[in-house]
Amino acid sequence: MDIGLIGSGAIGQYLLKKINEDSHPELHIGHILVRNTAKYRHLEGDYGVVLHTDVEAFLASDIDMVVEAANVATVQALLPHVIRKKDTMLISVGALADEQLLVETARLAEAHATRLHLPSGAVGGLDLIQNAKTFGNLERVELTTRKPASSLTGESITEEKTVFHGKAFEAIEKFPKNMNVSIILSLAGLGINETDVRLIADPAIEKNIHEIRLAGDFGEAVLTIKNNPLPENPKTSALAALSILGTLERVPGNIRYGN
Ligand SMILES: NC(=O)C1=CN([C@@H]2O[C@H](COP(=O)(O)OP(=O)(O)OC[C@H]3O[C@@H](n4cnc5c(N)ncnc54)[C@H](O)[C@@H]3O)[C@@H](O)[C@H]2O)C=CC1
Ligand SMILES: O=C([O-])CC(=O)C(=O)O
Repeated sequence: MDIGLIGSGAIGQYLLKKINEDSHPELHIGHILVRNTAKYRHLEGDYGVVLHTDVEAFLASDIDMVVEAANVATVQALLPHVIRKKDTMLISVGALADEQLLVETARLAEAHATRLHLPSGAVGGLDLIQNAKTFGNLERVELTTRKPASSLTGESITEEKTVFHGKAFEAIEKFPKNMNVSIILSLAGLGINETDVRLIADPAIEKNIHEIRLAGDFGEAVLTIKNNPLPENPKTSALAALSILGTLERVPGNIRYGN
């Protein structure tokens, strides 16, 4: 599968290493959309990619799937163009807290016979949440995220501090680089107005820890994911990059596990 990448930061460069440098047998990144070609020129030599600044030229290239690893604002701006032309995978899923964008994207995907893939990012258990909702009444979904204090606040704190407590729609507005997980959980479960979120800056940890609690007719579940951060951007968990790679590998498969 030929991939066009939007965003070449921590996740983008992880994908370039795992796919192009390690010669993945099924996947190849051939084209990258950037804003500043001079800054990323080295990627052409390092990974054999073509850089684009024009989105239409990028979409006209020989790619099967666009993978976004940039930010929420970029998804808001580009998704309606991209989904008209290509199957698309997003990691900045926080953009889909905008219900109009979600509905319009679904409409365009249907009209143009394309697909939108939303990997589970830095969390897991989306199969469980969706099944719990289908089975009957999903009553409650709560997310508590703890990150190293330096990822969330410029203050030097010695004790943990809750920097946000509220619903997912407000969490992503205030923390678009840290709360994409709250939106994928909302989309799978109870929606952005009903998903409870707490974000804690913790000076005693080095991992990004997400605890998901849910309850409904099925019973109750608690999932804790203790994520190693990506060194290039400690706000971002390595699992987010792996979830893109894993989802890309599963796209062509005829056997589906748990979805
Ligand atoms: N769904 C999830 O669970 C997770 C989502 N994320 C999200 O993934 C995204 C990428 O994360 P990182 O790689 O750590 O970020 P990063 O900040 O290291 O890299 C982002 C890159 O995108 C580029 N970029 C920004 N706007 C662009 C545009 N319009 N066109 C082309 N390139 C553009 C930047 O120059 C930068 O190179 C972020 O939005 C982050 O919040 C991160 C972790 C978990
Ligand atoms: O990587 C993480 O642990 C979560 C994150 O940044 C996000 O959801 O935006």
